[in-house]
Amino acid sequence: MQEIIKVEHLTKSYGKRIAADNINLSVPRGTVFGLLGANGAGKSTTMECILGTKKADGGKVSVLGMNPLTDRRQLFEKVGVQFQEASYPDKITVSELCEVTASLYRQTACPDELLDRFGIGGCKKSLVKDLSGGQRQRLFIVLALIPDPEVVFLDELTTGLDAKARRDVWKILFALKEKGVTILLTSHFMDEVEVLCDRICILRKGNIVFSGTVSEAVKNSSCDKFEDAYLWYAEREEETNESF
Ligand SMILES: Nc1ncnc2c1ncn2[C@@H]1O[C@H](COP(=O)(O)OP(=O)(O)OP(=O)(O)O)[C@@H](O)[C@H]1O
Repeated sequence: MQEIIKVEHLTKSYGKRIAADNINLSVPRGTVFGLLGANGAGKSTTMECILGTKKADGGKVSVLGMNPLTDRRQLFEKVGVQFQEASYPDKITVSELCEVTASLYRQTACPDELLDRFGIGGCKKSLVKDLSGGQRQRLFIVLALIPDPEVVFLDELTTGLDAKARRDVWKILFALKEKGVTILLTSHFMDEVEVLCDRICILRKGNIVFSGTVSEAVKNSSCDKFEDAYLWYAEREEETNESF
């Protein structure tokens, strides 16, 4: 199976704080990979170093066989990105933001179709700033899919969405996966991770403390449920400290 994302010995520090410490991971085509960990564990930093929007201090990253720092323009056409926060002009409408985004790429998916699939087709004329949190979140996923990407990066995918909208997003991701799209996501919802992710890695203070499938995570822990197992890996040290 073709490796779409490969990360070897990635490190990144902010001053003395090590945010990513010797990260190794590999994501085959058409699979969903979950980057997990508590707040501040290093997920966004790792994702941004993979994308080349942050420069790593050390290590090697390849996406679709390209170097995200030196092949930025070529990669840009094939990669969709949804960040936790995005900036946009104050007076821009949903359809204008979609048009502006589409104009950045040579080939695109149909923005109107995407807006309909995500249940926000009726908001095309609304100002982005007037959308509800959940509608805005859906719009940012739509923007990530406008380049009709081969790889999608989704940071905190369904934060702010209601239960129905989360399920709808899951269905869309399954359809993308069927098409061979590769997805790297971060999420704080373990039910979502269980449903969507083929493989995961759990970060704690910038280090990978588990790498494998959800069922391997449960099997190798002392827990029966994945959410408990996740907490066991992600929070173990803190719990030990608290008991002192
Ligand atoms: N620009 C920055 N300057 C200094 N420190 C930073 C910067 N960005 C992140 N950090 C620190 O690096 C560590 C990792 O942060 P990062 O945002 O990658 O974590 P995260 O796992 O994505 O967290 P969250 O779940 O809260 O989004 C944290 O301790 C954070 O405070």
